[in-house]
Amino acid sequence: MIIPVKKRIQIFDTTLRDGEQAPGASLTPEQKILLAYKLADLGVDVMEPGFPISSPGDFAAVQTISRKVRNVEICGFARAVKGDIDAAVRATQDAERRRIHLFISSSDIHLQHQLRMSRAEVVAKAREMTAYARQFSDVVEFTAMDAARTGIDDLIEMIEAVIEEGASIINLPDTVGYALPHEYGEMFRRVRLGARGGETVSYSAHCHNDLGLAVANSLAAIDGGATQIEVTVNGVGERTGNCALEELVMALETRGDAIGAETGIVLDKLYDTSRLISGAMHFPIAYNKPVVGRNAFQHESGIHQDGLLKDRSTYEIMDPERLGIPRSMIILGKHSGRHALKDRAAKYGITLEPAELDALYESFKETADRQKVVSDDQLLQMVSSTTGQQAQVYELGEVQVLAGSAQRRVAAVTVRHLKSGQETSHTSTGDGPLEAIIAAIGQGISEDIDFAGLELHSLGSGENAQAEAAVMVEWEGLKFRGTATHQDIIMAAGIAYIAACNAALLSTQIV
Ligand SMILES: CC(=O)SCCNC(=O)CCNC(=O)[C@H](O)C(C)(C)COP(=O)(O)OP(=O)(O)OC[C@H]1O[C@@H](n2cnc3c(N)ncnc32)[C@H](O)[C@@H]1OP(=O)(O)O
Ligand SMILES: CC(C)C(=O)C(=O)O
Repeated sequence: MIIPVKKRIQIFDTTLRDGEQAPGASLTPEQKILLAYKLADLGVDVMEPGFPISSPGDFAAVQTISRKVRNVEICGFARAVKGDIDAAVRATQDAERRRIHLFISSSDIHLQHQLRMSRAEVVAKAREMTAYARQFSDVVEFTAMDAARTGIDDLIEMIEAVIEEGASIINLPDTVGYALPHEYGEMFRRVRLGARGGETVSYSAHCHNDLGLAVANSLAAIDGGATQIEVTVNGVGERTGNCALEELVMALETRGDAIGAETGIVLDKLYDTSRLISGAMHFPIAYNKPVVGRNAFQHESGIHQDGLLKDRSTYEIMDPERLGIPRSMIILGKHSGRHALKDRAAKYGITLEPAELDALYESFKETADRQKVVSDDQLLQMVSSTTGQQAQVYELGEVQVLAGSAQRRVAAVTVRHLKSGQETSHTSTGDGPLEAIIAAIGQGISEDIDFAGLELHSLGSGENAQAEAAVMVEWEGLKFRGTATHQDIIMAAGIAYIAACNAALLSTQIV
């Protein structure tokens, strides 16, 4: 069998430049430096860490990243202005590999209303500044800003000029997210085949997501001959953002058979990088965001859950573990069925007879009808009340937390060991009330279980909104998860912590 060779797509990451242009996403130079290391570890081929002329902080960030971050090409971004190019050249001069990325607009709209220059003037400027940048760098990428809204002959005229002056990478962006995939792919084909010297350079796509087409357009560009795609992690960027790195990479990974292209991205670092960027920019990731969203690999519907439990491929096209995403496939809610309940109970070491399962199912549906999701803690209580089987090792008893303006928060709890009937009291302090309660509960768990993380979400809004907590613990090299919902955020976290400890202890049949 002949395995066709896939085209290697260069991933050009502009999270720290175009991504950072999203209102409210600004990063400090220190944050940029830390994230640049992570992006290099992720395996991006080229990185645009900022716009050196735009501020002293951005200049310093690009300069430090150029000096310190290895195994990646660093790009200095510049308008077709000598001062911008000089700043980009200076900021990137110590990079292991560097390129200067120069841009000027090509569309009538931009020429008339923004630059207020004639086409002849703009082409002359593009030519002059490309030649200027080439004196300092062997690699010059030229961007015709708003290329997707530019007449094809005008675009070809500009691209021919900069190729003549030595630009070797031609970026044809859809600056305002206006293009349709077939139009965008065709633009690449026409420039590549129509421009003098068009086949001697490589092509890059840079798509915005105003119509939700950034990834589709990037794929169309690959079909049209582009070998570099400009992306941002989580798709952050101007307005509705750029082509999302993780979405493009997973489209190529999952449908490489049909597309015939691949990237060098280290897949199991995708999720962590996504969360890091989201945290640093304070940009939450939508639950339904492809690849890295909370719901990307979670299922609440009984029919889907049944299929997944029989074989994951029934309803999932990607493997979350390959992307570094902790698996928590089944969420229990009013759409769930018996297969999911039975499976979740089994995770806690409980075997249910058919009649017991029916009884549990009935009680479960009554509760689930009133709630967004049913937590493990609630399910285990239902198992106890409907079947008489004790499904918990520990139970949280009394809780009191003192929070306020005083420096340390104090939590006092009682923890019951259900088998022995022993109840113990514990007090602890923390910088916040959550830290205090987690520490106090930890004292009540005899086994050496490590607290490994907490996620909190609000379920609904208004007075009756509930907090959903998910706590991860580690025990004997394995990770376990417990969930809880409660109107009180502190209680939700505490109960979820106990549920996670119960999951650890019961799933290995220790008690
Ligand atoms: C599609 C994109 O993402 S493009 C990148 C957008 N990113 C940013 O703008 C972020 C960083 N920007 C900045 O810090 C500032 O805008 C700076 C430092 C670049 C420029 O600041 P200022 O000199 O005060 O100019 P200001 O931003 O108000 O206006 C932009 C000027 O650049 C001109 N300009 C815009 N693009 C280009 C270009 N590619 N080449 C040459 N000139 C350009 C505009 O016509 C305008 O010129 P004018 O003053 O003669 O009217
Ligand atoms: C200037 C280019 C690279 C850009 O950011 C855009 O067109 O959106």
